[in-house]
Amino acid sequence: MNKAELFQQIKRKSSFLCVGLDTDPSKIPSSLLKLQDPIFEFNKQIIDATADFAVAYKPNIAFYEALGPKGWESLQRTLDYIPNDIFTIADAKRGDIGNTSGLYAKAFFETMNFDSITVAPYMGVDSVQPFLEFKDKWVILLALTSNGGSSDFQLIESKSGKPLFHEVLEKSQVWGNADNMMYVVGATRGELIAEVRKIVPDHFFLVPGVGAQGGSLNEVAKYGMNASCGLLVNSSRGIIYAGKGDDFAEKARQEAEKLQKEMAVLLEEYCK
Ligand SMILES: O=c1ccn([C@@H]2O[C@H](COP(=O)(O)O)[C@@H](O)[C@H]2O)c(=O)[nH]1
Repeated sequence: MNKAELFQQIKRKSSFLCVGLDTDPSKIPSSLLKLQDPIFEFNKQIIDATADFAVAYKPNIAFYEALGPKGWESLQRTLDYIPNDIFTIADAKRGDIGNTSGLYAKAFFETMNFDSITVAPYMGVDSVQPFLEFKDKWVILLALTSNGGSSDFQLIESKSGKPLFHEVLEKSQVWGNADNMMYVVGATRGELIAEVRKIVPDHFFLVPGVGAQGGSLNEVAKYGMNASCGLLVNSSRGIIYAGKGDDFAEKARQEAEKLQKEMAVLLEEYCK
């Protein structure tokens, strides 16, 4: 999916919501467990319930690969079920020496046909470039993550005197561009989001951390939005586990709609 198509979705739905499919067999209703593919059945109902409000879905690959071959099958079925006009993100956090990255790219972009993949920048340009060679696909580079441990490396001062995440943003801008690269920026980072936006004014941010991690949607919009929105805000547990029983899909729909309504107001306020 290209940028124009993504913008179109955001405009049409007045939403920049990404629903995270972090589907854990220990958290899904027991009534689904007797079915042949409980993970897919759960995802299918979540997708049916939230597709009116979501512009992206983000399966976190760990939840699927932990289940072995069956997990990969559930993932493929889920991906095939997501409507074509909704952006898909493989949250896989890959990146390795060039030939290996090339095969990760082939796995997620060709074999599985995701629109985008999260990539760790730590191994540098030759570990990221193979992903960028795929047309109309996106690299979502980890820049400033939402977890507490992000300060271990991302916030330390580099040789230039700037925090390491600044270096990542500045260097990587010449690897790709705002049409094939986005950045992960955690909703929990408050005003630092504004620093990121200053360095990369035009790129989309994928923003995890709203919902279960306590990040504020209003702050994300205030510091991170640009004139054409430029945000995909993810919530996983806050939506998919909003209900614990057989009403999980209805509860997920309510939660997604609530976020979409807040997003519609923020879009009006910040990107006319
Ligand atoms: O900095 C990061 C990068 C990725 N994630 C992922 O996003 C979701 C968040 O899930 P919630 O349940 O909404 O907290 C999850 O898949 C993480 O692995 C992140 O949280 N922070």
